[in-house]
Amino acid sequence: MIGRLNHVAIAVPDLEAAAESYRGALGARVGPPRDEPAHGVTVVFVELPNTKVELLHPLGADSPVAGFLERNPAGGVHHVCYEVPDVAEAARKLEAEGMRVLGPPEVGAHGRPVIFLHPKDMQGTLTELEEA
Ligand SMILES: CC[C@@H](C(=O)O)C(=O)SCCNC(=O)CCNC(=O)[C@H](O)C(C)(C)COP(=O)(O)OP(=O)(O)OC[C@H]1O[C@@H](n2cnc3c(N)ncnc32)[C@H](O)[C@@H]1OP(=O)(O)O
Ligand SMILES: [Co+2]
Repeated sequence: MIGRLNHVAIAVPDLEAAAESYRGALGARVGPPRDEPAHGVTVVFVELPNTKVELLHPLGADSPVAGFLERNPAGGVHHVCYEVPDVAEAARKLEAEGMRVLGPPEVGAHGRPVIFLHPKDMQGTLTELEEA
């Protein structure tokens, strides 16, 4: 069912400093910061030849990233995102297999539907599925 690795997301305490590490030290192509209020995050995408890195910083009072950064103040890998052909179909199949799908599909940072699978059902890794 899963296809390409769409992105690896890293929660960071300082978005501009993190963007500069990728832009300056690593020489990567780094996009501008973008607020995603529906998801409670500000994101910066780092474009790599074979995938992307999504730098995440909490936005607003109820950000799903805030607790993670409290536990990991220096930042860390927050989730991985794989592409699937049909997110709704994937959610049905995975729920039938007993996995916790964290809410209904929502439009993600690339304008396509996404869902999240609970990290405790995915070897301790929060997993996002994005419709290809
Ligand atoms: C920009 C849009 C979009 C895109 O298109 O790319 C995005 O990526 S949005 C990214 C942000 N959105 C989300 O993360 C949505 C889904 N996340 C959630 O619903 C919550 O973050 C969560 C996964 C349910 C965790 O909630 P939280 O309140 O932070 O923690 P809990 O206390 O409930 O944690 C329970 C348990 O799970 C461990 N945990 C929490 N987060 C992670 C994580 N990112 N990776 C691995 N493990 C995680 C946490 O440590 C707890 O473990 P125990 O202490 O052992 O119980
Ligand atoms: Co993501």
